[in-house]
Amino acid sequence: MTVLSDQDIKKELGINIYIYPFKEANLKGASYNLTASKFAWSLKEKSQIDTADGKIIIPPRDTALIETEEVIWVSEKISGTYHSRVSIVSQGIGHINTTLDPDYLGSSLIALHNNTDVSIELIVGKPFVTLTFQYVQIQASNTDRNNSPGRKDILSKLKMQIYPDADDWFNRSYMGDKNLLLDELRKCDDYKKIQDKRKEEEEEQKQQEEQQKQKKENQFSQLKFNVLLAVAVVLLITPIFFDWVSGNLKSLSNFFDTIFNKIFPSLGLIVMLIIIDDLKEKFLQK
Ligand SMILES: O=c1ccn([C@H]2C[C@H](O)[C@@H](COP(=O)(O)OP(=O)(O)OP(=O)(O)O)O2)c(=O)[nH]1
Repeated sequence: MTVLSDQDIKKELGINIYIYPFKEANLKGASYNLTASKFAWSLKEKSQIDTADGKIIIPPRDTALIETEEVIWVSEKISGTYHSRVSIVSQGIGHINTTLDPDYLGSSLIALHNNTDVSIELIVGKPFVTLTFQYVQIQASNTDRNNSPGRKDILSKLKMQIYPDADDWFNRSYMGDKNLLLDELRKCDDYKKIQDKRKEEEEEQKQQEEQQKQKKENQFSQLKFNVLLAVAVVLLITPIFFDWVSGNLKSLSNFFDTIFNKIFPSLGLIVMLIIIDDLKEKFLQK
């Protein structure tokens, strides 16, 4: 089990992890902070908490069920765990220790219990729970496609009163369609920045590969030139050497005979070989 770092999460964003809305400020060293939406319910009252003033008040000894603003999807290769934030539990809120299953799609319903005798206030839009991601060893086969997005099934089971604005919120098209969720993620400025950086890195990598290829080609051309030069020298010297040894180079005309009849054909052959080789390379490049 490997916990994903911020770099890993960025790498997987838009591939194995979708988070919408995505804000880089909520990305921590090895986790992502989820923020409170304006939709919350009181377990005791069985009713939606009034958050019109931008606050979620959790009454003493009550449990609030709060929807995260973020809608997420993770593939079969990823699971996760929800954790408390110390700034929240230190006020007397109970710990969060729940799991995100592979292939879950939707917002998250987070239960916060107020263990104190006073009301505790959360701010809508502020981070209130942390999600860590892990790679699973072998792709999961038992995935989470049965739970309804945002765990509306739990709210229904608990007979919570759900107002029409919350209903509309649950019914947003991308809550139940990961392709539409990806479309939304692509509109996020912070995700666009990540994509731009990815493109830059890909371009850099391509350039490096091109330079490496060019370097290898140059090295090969140099080697080819050296080999051909060595062959040419051997072909030039050999007839002169043998004619000299056998005494055929006695006169100047014999010397020119050797050049015209033995060396020039050899040189011609080499030039032809070079031309054929170049033509072959040009043909292969096409
Ligand atoms: O605090 C949490 C934890 C999980 N989830 C989502 C993501 C997860 O993939 C899904 C199922 O989580 P879990 O297995 O804990 O839910 P359950 O309802 O207890 O079990 P089951 O999946 O068998 O329905 O619910 C939440 O919304 N809130």
